[in-house]
Amino acid sequence: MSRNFTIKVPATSANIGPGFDVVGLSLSLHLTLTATVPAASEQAYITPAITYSGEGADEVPLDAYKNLTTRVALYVLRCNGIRSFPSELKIHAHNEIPFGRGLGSSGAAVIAGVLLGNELGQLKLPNERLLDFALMVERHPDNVTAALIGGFVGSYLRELDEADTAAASVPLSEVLPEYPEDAGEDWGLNPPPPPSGIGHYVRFGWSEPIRAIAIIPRFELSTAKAREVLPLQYSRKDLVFNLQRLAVLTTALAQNPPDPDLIYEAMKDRIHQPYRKTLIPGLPEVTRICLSGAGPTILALATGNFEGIAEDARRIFKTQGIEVDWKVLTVAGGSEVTEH
Ligand SMILES: Nc1ncnc2c1ncn2[C@@H]1O[C@H](COP(=O)(O)OP(=O)(O)OP(=O)(O)O)[C@@H](O)[C@H]1O
Ligand SMILES: N[C@@H](CCO)C(=O)O
Repeated sequence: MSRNFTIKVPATSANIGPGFDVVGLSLSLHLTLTATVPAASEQAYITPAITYSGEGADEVPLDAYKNLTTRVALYVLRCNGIRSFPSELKIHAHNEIPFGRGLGSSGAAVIAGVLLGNELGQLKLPNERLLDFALMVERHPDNVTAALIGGFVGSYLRELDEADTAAASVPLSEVLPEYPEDAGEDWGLNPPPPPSGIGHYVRFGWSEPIRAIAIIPRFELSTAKAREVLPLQYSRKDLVFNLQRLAVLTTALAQNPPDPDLIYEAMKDRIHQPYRKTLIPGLPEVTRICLSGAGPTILALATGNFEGIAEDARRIFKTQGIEVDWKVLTVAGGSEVTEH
C-alpha cells in the first residue's frame, strides 16, 4: 500500500531585536510538503518527482539531488543507513515563505527536509536529534529551532568536546555535497553524522494579543551577505546593552497586557542592526521596529493599528524607491507531520 503524508513547517523571524542568533518566533506562513511513497516494487529504481508552487517556484531546483529540502532528507536517510529515497517518491511543495527576506525560508526548507528524511526512513527520531541534523546544515539555531518547536523560542549551541566540535564543524559541502549530474544511488553514500545534542532550547511565553506585522521589501538579501557585514568582535558596552534588553524582552513579550514602552526599549540592538543598515535603504528611518532575521523584512510587534503602522513603513521605504508588501502574522505552532 502507498503512504501519503503532509509536512507543514512555519516561517520564522529570528533575533527579535537584541537576540542575535538566540531567539526565534514562528509565524503564520508555511512551507507544506505533500509526499506519496508508493508500495515497494521490483521495478528498476526511479528518482523522486518534485513539483512546487508558491514563493520561489521560478527558482527552486526540482531535481531531488539539487533541491535543499530533499538533499537534507537524503542526508538524514544516509546517516541512518538508508542509501536512497524510496523509488517513485512524489513530493509536492507549496511555499508561502518568501526567499531571502528574513522570514526563515531556508530554515523551513531544512526542517522540512529533516522531517521528510525522518518520515521516509520511519526513523521516529526525537526533536533533539532532528535538531542535530538541522544544525549541521543551518548553523545558527534561532530559525530552525523555532520552526521545529514553534512559538517564541530561545536556543544555544552546547559546548561540545573536542571530537564533537570537530564533527559539528565539517564543511557544509561534506554534509550536503553538490551531487554531480550523473550522481547515481551510490554517490556520496557516507556523509558525516551529527554529534548528539548540539543545541538546547526553551520556549518562552507569548502575550496572545501581540501580532507581528511583517513589512517585506521586494528584494532579496541573502543571510550569508547580511552576516558578512558584521564585526567579529564587540565592545563590552554593546554586549551589555543587548544582554540587558534580551533578559527583559523574553519576559516582557509574555506579559498580559504587554507594556509597549518596555518592549520598545527592550527590542533595541547594537549587535547586528546598525551594521546591516547600509544593505537596506529606508531602514535607518524605520528602526523604531526591528529587522526580521537577516533582513530586509522588518517586523513591528503591535496589538492594534496594524494597517497604520505598515502604511507608515511603506511610505518611508517608498521615499528610498523601495516597494514593500506587508502581512499581519500571528505566532504559529511548530512543525506538524500528518499521515493521510
Ligand atoms: N522551500 C525551499 N526549497 C528549496 N530551497 C529553499 C526553500 N526556501 C529557501 N530555500 C533556499 O534558501 C535561500 C534563502 O536563504 P537565506 O538564508 O538567504 O534567507 P532566508 O532563510 O529567507 O532568511 P533569514 O535566514 O534571514 O530568515 C533561497 O535562495 C533558496 O536557495
Ligand atoms: N540570526 C540570523 C538569522 C538569519 O538567518 C542572522 O541574523 O543572521
